[in-house]
Amino acid sequence: MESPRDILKRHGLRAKYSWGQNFLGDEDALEAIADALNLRADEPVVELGPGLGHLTRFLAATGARVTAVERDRDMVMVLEKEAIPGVRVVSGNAATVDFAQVAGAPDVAVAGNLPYHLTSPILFRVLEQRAHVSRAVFTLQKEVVERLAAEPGNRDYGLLTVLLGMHYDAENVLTLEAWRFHPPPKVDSAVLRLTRRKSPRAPIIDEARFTRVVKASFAHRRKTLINSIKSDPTLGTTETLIAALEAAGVDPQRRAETLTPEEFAAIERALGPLTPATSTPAE
Ligand SMILES: C[S@@+](CC[C@H](N)C(=O)[O-])C[C@H]1O[C@@H](n2cnc3c(N)ncnc32)[C@H](O)[C@@H]1O
Repeated sequence: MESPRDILKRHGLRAKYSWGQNFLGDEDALEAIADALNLRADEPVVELGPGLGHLTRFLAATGARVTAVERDRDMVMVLEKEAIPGVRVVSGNAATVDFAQVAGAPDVAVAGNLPYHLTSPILFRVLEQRAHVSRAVFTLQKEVVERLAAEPGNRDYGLLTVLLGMHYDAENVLTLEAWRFHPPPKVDSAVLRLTRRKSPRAPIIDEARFTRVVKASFAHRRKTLINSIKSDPTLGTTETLIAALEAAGVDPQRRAETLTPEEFAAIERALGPLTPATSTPAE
């Protein structure tokens, strides 16, 4: 396979820092990433930020139908000229993509090696569109993957770990050292695999309120749970919140990073049915 450096040279281009362009041309790694999705022939897969098309070729080789969404016009031009069989190239923004619409299918697999600053927007996007995303593999900063795959009690455990963990099983499937990329980024990467669960990890009454409970709980990591959670006035008074924590069997003096997703769900349920005052949507 032609190296990223050679493809760039052939098209008279350079990797652009502003687009987070660190290309992966390592065949073993690319094969492992494509394998991690376990694609079926003809299955629709959306690739975010395909760049020069290295991972794209491995995805297409599985027989899956690839829709590649790229924002840099130069990369779109390269992909159109390379015309990889089985691949449709779409000029668009990965952070706002409508997965089902772009792939023309109700349920898709997603792959992406994206600029690190897009990590949270993309993961929140997947959560929002989880009815249409059966699984995903993302190459991200190694620390971020460790955080997302962490268990409660681990210092890496955080907001997105809990929110994603309600609906997806998250695994760290591969470490990719910085030197494997062209040009090498400053930090090592890892590959996160998300597999949608058949049902949420625990029942909740309202998704938006669950998100607010978890956000408020992690808003002040050094504070106790009660002192942190009460920072969101839409969740109720301090007395209501203490009563909800007690009803959920959660000690108000604990810290957010020690709670399981199931315990956050129990707190949300203990807040009771929604009233107009508690039904503000999450941002
Ligand atoms: C880290 S490079 C990876 C390229 C390729 N997937 C690879 O592994 O070699 C990130 C890619 O995402 C593209 N990109 C950056 N921002 C984007 C956005 N908002 N939407 C879609 N693609 C984007 C960049 O132009 C670049 O091609």
